[in-house]
Amino acid sequence: KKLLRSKSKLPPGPTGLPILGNLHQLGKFLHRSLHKLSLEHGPVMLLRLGVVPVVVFSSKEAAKEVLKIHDLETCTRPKMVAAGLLTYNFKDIGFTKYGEDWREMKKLVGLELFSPKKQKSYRYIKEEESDLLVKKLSNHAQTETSVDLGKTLFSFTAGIIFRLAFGHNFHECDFIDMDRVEELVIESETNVGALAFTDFFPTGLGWLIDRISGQHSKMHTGFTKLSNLLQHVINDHLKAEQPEDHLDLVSVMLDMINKPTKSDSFKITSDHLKGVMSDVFLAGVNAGVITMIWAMTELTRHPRVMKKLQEEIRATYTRLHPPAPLLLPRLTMSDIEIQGYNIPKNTMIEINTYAIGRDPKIWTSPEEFIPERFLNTSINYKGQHFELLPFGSGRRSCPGMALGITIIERCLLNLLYFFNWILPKGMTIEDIDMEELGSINIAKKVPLELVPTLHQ
Ligand code: HEM
Repeated sequence: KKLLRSKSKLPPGPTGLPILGNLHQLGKFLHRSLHKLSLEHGPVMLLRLGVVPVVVFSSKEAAKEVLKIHDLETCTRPKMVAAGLLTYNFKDIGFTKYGEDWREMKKLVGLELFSPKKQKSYRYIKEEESDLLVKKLSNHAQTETSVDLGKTLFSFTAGIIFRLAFGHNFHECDFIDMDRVEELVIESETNVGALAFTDFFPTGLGWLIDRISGQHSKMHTGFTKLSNLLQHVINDHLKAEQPEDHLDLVSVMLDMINKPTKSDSFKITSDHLKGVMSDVFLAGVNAGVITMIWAMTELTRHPRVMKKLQEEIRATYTRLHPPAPLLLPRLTMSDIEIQGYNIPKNTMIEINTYAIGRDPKIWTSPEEFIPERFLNTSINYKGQHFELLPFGSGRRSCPGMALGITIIERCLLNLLYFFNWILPKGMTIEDIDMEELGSINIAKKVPLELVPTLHQ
């Protein structure tokens, strides 16, 4: 068997501080650095981040082997400091290890948030939020003023998801406004995507560097803000009577705290409640917003396609700009063999969907936006086709897929059915900035501002 060996050095970070700056900064640009490295070194790379071995897979075949054939052996998550902090010591779904707690929580949230029955009962919320969106854009269309689509789409998506999960309408909230919520989502995502030295260097050294560099206090400040917000939402639930027929996830979980469940060894605690709320906060909102912004950006740059937008809308945008370019990291639970390489137990695994989406062996003109390429194929986004994995695949794939797709479809249809879109005065298609930024999610760096006009 071929021995896995280190084929590449870590790329230098963008700051002038070669050691202190690198790891923290690298988190922000990891997908791009890894894409470049994989073009040079091939689709299987072993990186040594400090003392931790991380294997990065950048091919469709490898993704299939990990996520389908070896799904079970790789479906736990590594314990990273920032994720632990934000999820109340891994009491959530996304970052917790594989096991009974994960299974029970996933079942509960599946039933109380994602089930078709729940979604149906919450239809009116999606309709109200859509009306609000169309009204807001119509005002801009009448006054011929541009809208910051990032802010508008965040407000729409967060409006729906927080009302579904938290029972809270942040448009009418007296303790926090939508702009602050957006800042907090971005800050929390940045923190969870940043790589801490504590994760990769032996205890003591990493701990010290994170303290000297300010990373530790940055994470804790961000966490305190998030924690205060979640506690505020919970306190409001405790104060107010909840309607019996329309219990949101927070109400249901509050009612279950410390009560016996069917499982002998699992009990819901208040940390589980906050952990799941963190998940919704971190995973639920921004991925959808980012998908829509990139969709609108590409469509604006390609007026021909904007005109032709049709049912393939679902598969189209997530290839070039997968909202989560490395999915979430996996960890091997036993020794396995992937692509002919021996991968030992406890190796961190990253599936580089960013590189797979741009792989010239799979896609003709990979960097081009050609949505028609999906017309005569059976490729879908649901995790069965390993060249397109916007929601991941296997046991740890996204449980919010159906909800995410409904929101994106509803929103894009509203944007494109009622309005035509033009660039602000003085701007041309060439001026649209395509720079990416982000860590677990890759957002567009420069906000997309467009002027809606009413379609007669
Ligand atoms: C367009 C919208 C969305 C996209 C593109 C998206 C994408 C993803 C991806 C790529 C993963 C990692 C999968 C893996 O590691 O294999 C994930 C996991 C997850 N997502 Fe989503 N997501 C979206 C919407 C949502 C929503 C609306 C929610 C909840 C309200 C949600 C909750 C989660 C959770 C809890 C996980 C962790 C699952 C686990 O580890 O078992 N997502 N998502």
